[in-house]
Amino acid sequence: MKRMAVNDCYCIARLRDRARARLPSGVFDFYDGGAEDEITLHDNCNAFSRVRLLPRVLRNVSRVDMSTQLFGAAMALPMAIAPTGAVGFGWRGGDIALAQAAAKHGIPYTLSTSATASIEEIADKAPGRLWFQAYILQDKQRLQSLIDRAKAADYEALVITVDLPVGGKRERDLLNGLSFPMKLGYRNIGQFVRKPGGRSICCCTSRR
Ligand SMILES: Cc1cc2nc3c(=O)[nH]c(=O)nc-3n(C[C@H](O)[C@H](O)[C@H](O)COP(=O)(O)O)c2cc1C
Repeated sequence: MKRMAVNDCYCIARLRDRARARLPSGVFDFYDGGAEDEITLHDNCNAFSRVRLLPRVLRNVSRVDMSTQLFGAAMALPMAIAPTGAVGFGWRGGDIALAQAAAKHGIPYTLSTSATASIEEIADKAPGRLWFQAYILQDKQRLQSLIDRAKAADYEALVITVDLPVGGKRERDLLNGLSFPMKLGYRNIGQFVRKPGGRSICCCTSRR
């Protein structure tokens, strides 16, 4: 079979095709899917497709500078990486690679509570502007200990996720037998066996 190159992906649709071909279907569905008939997911995609760039012509573009300030510190671009859980299920070391790319390009990276790398590992391997995402956990002691660890590792901001008092009814995940935090069970283990990759099956913010 001809090996597909990932670096010839010039648009999200192509990247998505590549991911669908390479990943276990349950993992692909987790990244790609949404909740409740995916109506909001489609609405969001449609909303983005209506966004247009406003061309400003006849300007001096000999030096383009998109840098800005946020929370009193400089960033090279007006964007940050949002928290994404389970990245390591798609690519071993994916969280670290993302955090390193963010540091290299001078933008903040947000580590998810559901990440597949630990708070300390990211701080050690990708020193840059780090933010830590936390859920409002029922276990307040665990929440405090995560926040303390992030603080001790020099994360500069806390990102609180407030829209998850209960998990969404993600129908693809239910069909695939996936729960979150993602666990391997009898319904999904076959996909990992059929498409073994470099997935790191480990949890998140636990110390390693
Ligand atoms: C695969 C995936 C995993 C995500 N994991 C988390 C997470 O662990 N914590 C969190 O607060 N948000 C998580 N999000 C939400 C994103 O951080 C972001 O808020 C959301 O995708 C909306 O931004 P977008 O329109 O750029 O996708 C996740 C989103 C996706 C698609």
